[in-house]
Amino acid sequence: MYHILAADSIKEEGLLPLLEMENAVVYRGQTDSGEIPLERIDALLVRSATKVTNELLDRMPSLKIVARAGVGVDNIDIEAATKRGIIVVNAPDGNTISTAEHTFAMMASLLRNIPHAYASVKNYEWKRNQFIGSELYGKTLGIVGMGRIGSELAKRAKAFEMNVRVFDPFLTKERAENLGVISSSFEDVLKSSDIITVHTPLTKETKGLLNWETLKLTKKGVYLLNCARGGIIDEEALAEFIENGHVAGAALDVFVTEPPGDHPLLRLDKVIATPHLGASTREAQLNVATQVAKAVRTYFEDKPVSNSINLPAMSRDIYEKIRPFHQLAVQMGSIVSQCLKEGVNEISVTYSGTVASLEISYLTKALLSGFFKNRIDTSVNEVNAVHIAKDLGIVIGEKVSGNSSGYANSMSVTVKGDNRAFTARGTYIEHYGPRIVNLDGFNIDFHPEGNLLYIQHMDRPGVIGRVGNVLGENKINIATMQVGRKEVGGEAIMVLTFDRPIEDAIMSKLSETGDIVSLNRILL
Ligand SMILES: NC(=O)C1=CN([C@@H]2O[C@H](COP(=O)(O)OP(=O)(O)OC[C@H]3O[C@@H](n4cnc5c(N)ncnc54)[C@H](O)[C@@H]3O)[C@@H](O)[C@H]2O)C=CC1
Ligand SMILES: O=C(O)CCC(=O)C(=O)O
Repeated sequence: MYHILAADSIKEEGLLPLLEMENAVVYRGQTDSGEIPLERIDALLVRSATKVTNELLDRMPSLKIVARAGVGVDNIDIEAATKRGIIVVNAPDGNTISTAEHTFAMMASLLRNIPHAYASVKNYEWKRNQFIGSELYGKTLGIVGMGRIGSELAKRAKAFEMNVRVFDPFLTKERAENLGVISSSFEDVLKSSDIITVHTPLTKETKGLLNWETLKLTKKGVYLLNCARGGIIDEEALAEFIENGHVAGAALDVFVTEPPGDHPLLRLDKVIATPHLGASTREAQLNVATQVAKAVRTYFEDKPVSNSINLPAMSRDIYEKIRPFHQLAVQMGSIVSQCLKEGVNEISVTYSGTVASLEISYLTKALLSGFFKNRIDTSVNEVNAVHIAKDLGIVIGEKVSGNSSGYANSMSVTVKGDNRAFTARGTYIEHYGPRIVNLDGFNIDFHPEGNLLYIQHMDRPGVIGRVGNVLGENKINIATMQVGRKEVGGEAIMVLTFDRPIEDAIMSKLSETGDIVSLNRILL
């Protein structure tokens, strides 16, 4: 049974994909309410109120997925989640239109004094001269951050015949042309805009993007909007620039601390504000709740989850192509881990043939998860495998090669330890499944599954018979057996599969049969 917590008033209707699951129980409430069995929660759905901190994650040891019903994930400690192997997903486009429309409404309200005029009329006043505003028509709107929301806002501004200048380091010339906007430098946007609005995520780079220095570059009488995240416009600097008359007014949907309490900006008449309402429409809330509920369900159904923040994005089609190799990668990681029983310094994976054109970084992560599974206590998956490798000081290599050794596709992994290295090569054969085709330089061909025994021995008459005898005497049925050697009379290998694991006592007997170099049980 999966235990799912929907916090932060996520729209109930959107939770339907989860409520319909027979093997799930959905709790509603806050993580700090004391009423939720946090230690049992497998999936946590949040908006922006819940802060998913390292401490909260410590109290949720069963947590596997955090889903943000919205865009910004700055309320989630992604690093801490990733380290624990917790997948983080968001709903990137469900509230785009709502937020763009809200920003537009804020802009119009600000320039036409609507909140102030409304309050005055409600106070039975009729002061028409006091609320003279400005047209949007012909004004230059500067948009910082031309992603989904910035682009939708630009379209609306164009419809109002505004000039749109934008700054986004990742905006291509072609996209700017398609949107009919002028792509400029940040400085140019600051200097030329009558109204500036920010639509970037809150990151180390964007925190205080508009600050004491950069605000000086703006036009006197500029209007500023922040419907993205508190802190992208430095709040203290903004208050000062409004008070000294440089900034004509500001519209804020977001604050560094929410709710902002008795905030200096709220005492200023030229500031209009809403309580983080950008995404607060029926449509957006249904969209984002449904998107994340579907993502969580998909995850529990063991299917690829789109919109993951800490895993490569993958469509269903791409996942279907990568799926067979994914299983092979996990098995190969596990095989090399069990065959080289010592600390390793380096793990290098080489892809060739058809697999090389797929999302190989995902396969490398899968291989690492297979490698670490039997080595460390922490639960390992594709999300945290690279972190774990880094923490252990293991160097990860990943490359594509033109040499697939005659196979349509091939994955090869070499692990280097303090004393020796070990290599395995695998391939996936259509209608035949995953095969391991080389172990430690020996050509072989076996299906990587179940209870395996990997024996390195001298290529001498009678070795195979003696191994068979020991197993037979101990009533162990050999399911399959493959042999490989490099040269006659040199070293050789056997890979046997069984219906049950081989006990320690039998392993000792096998090691004493003569001409055995090494024995390794492999459990896949
Ligand atoms: N007020 C509200 O209720 C809502 C607020 N938001 C906020 O709006 C932000 C933007 O949302 P979307 O447009 O959906 O995200 P997005 O990811 O589509 O767009 C963000 C854009 O910012 C650009 N960017 C990043 N760093 C930059 C920098 N230093 N300078 C200029 N541009 C930079 C990126 O290239 C990207 O194009 C979100 O991160 C979120 O914090 C989102 C939804 C609702
Ligand atoms: O959940 C909300 O209403 C906040 C939306 C938001 O800020 C976001 O999606 O980034």
